[in-house]
Amino acid sequence: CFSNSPSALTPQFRLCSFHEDGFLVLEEFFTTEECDAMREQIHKIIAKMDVPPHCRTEFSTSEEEQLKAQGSADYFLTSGDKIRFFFEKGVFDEKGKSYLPSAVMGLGWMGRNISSLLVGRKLALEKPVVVQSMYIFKVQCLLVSVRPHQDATFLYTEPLGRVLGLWIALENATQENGCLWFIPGSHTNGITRRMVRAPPGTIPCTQFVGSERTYQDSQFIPVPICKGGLILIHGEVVHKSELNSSERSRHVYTFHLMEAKDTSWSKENWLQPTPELPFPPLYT
Ligand SMILES: O=C(O)CCC(=O)C(=O)O
Ligand SMILES: [Fe+2]
Repeated sequence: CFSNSPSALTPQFRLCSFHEDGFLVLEEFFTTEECDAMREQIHKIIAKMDVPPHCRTEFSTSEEEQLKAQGSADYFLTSGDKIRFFFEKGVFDEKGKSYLPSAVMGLGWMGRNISSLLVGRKLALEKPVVVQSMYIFKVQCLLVSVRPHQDATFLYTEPLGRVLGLWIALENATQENGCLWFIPGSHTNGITRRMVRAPPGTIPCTQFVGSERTYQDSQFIPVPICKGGLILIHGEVVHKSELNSSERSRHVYTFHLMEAKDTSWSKENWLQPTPELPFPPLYT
């Protein structure tokens, strides 16, 4: 649906542009049926959603609210090997009845399919593991944006350069409904901010070390993409999404891989694998 689709380019050229820009758009990577299957899957999960009331609150400084917040903190910090639901402010009415979550996080449940394997092989990943996956609804008229960030801020590895995001458009993503924006080439300057676990019992449960660089709006380019398209996101490329001011939702399924060969996953990351569920390998 958008002109000058990079699909027309040769695979070699496209990989070249991933290394240069820090992101790559692959139109028509998944079929409409595959996208719809992912959407159906999420609706089955939502239908069985059960979020404990104490995990539905916002962090607060009042003592009573802090006790509740400890529940939410645990809910967040222990989400690594489970499917967990996260909400925007104010989506619960006074009876605690829930609406659609803003995001569902969970590990590996839709991450392993044949198309993803192809990407891993193409990029010559030797031991890719799935560290995180997220279904983002970005519903219509959602006045919340995703601020400029680098994924390595949240998913830190040594050395850097081992994290790759796969962002799948399950609906058309346009400037109106909050497509991704990137600063091309911004993946080569390292990171200046990390989100780490705070000492146990501390509220909030995570804290930032360092600060994000300042970016100008003019540095970003919008990257609209049709349903079924895939965007590869280098772990250090700066990206964001604006609010969805339109009447159309923007569902995406996004997950992050780590090349586990010769890489150490930071013990300070908020997200930790568990003995029961270590990060699942992409290739079996
Ligand atoms: O979809 C969005 O708005 C943000 C997603 C994102 O930052 C990511 O997948 O790394
Ligand atoms: Fe991101």
